Amino acid sequence: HIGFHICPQNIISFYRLIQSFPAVKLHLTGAVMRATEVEFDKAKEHLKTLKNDPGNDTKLRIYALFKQATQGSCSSPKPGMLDFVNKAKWEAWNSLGNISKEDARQKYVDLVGTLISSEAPIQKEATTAGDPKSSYQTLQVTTENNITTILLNRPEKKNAISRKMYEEIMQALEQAGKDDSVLTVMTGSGDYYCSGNDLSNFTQVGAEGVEKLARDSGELLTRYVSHFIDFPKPLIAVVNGPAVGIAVTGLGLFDVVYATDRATFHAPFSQLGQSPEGCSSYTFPKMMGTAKANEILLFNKKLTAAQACDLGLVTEVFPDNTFQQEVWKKLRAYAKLPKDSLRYSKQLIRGMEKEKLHAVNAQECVRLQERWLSEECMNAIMSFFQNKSKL
Ligand SMILES: CCC/C=C/C(=O)SCCNC(=O)CCNC(=O)[C@H](O)C(C)(C)COP(=O)([O-])OP(=O)([O-])OC[C@H]1O[C@@H](n2cnc3c(N)ncnc32)[C@H](O)[C@@H]1OP(=O)([O-])[O-]
Repeated sequence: HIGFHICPQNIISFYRLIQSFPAVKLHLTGAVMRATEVEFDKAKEHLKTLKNDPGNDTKLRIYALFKQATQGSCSSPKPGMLDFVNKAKWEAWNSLGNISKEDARQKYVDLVGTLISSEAPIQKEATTAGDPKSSYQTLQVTTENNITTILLNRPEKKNAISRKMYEEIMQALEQAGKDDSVLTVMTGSGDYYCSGNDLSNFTQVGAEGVEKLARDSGELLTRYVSHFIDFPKPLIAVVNGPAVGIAVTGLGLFDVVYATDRATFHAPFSQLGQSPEGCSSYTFPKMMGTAKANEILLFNKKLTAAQACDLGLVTEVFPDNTFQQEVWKKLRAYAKLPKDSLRYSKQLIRGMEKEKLHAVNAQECVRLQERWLSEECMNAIMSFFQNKSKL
């Protein structure tokens, strides 16, 4: 039995403790509450269930309290200057001075309780975002094992990107950029990764005419591509099937691209009377050389996954029957790497090119606004909807 003074801070800790350990009975005697050895053991077990790394300072504090609670005050000699880890541990333990084992035990239980309960709202948020009933209509967004996954979810339209989906992808990227996950993954539901721009976006002409539609589409596309240029942490494409148009060109802005051997990569811009976007007029020639890029961006060459990998557009190709299993195993391992180190490394690599990419994006969108008003483009879209032309 140890002293636990009822002050506002301790009352908060007390409630957190109750929330975290519903099965634990706390012994209250008047104004004094005492943590038992059973509670201490339970806290040890609960600590193992922490999902997020609490950081080095907190880990050192936990270590020190544990040592003090089990062995009493620190009496071992201070480790040498170069023994960084043991020196830091020793200093943390030594800093507790002469506090009693019981006090340390209570502080340990409090600290673990606070850590566990501070994770509760984060997990709830992630579950809500992943709930199919969440606010997204065209996506499913989930966070698990430090990975936020943005699933394009219009399988009946081969995940074609409608206006709503453009907006929702931007929203999901903004959220993923800020959340606690280490990696962000984009993938598709059903047999396609994505069939590119939803061609019906071009048929929704309002009262203000096609010029306004082209201007709005240009503005939407500029914002959309900018979200990929500026995305702050590693972004991975899990290409689960064929990819078309902007779903191919945008891959140059991902950090890693994994593809099933069933995937194909097709950017049929001239066939559609359009021109390249997603910064591909810059990233593709840079990545694969101008001669190879031109076959894809000018002459509509459809690539197999193996060809895309040889050209540097895809990082690795997996057999379709083991694709999901192999890729997710790899990603789960990557997601255990230090979050900030990954984020800053990605930003360094991207930082070299950011300005250039924004300039390319702006130019591509200006050209596309002109293309969308061209007869070549209008004929191609009419032809698709009259079922005369499929890719
Ligand atoms: C803005 C920035 C510039 C961007 C440029 C690009 O991305 S350029 C690249 C632009 N992309 C293209 O040009 C691709 C055009 N799409 C195709 O050529 C073919 O659909 C396919 C080869 C992707 C799949 O052929 P398949 O025989 O396996 O399947 P299916 O045809 O039966 O499709 C099932 C349903 O999905 C529908 N749907 C699919 N994709 C789109 C779409 N993008 N749009 C609208 N709808 C689309 C399709 O109409 C059908 O609807 P329904 O009749 O059930 O109501």
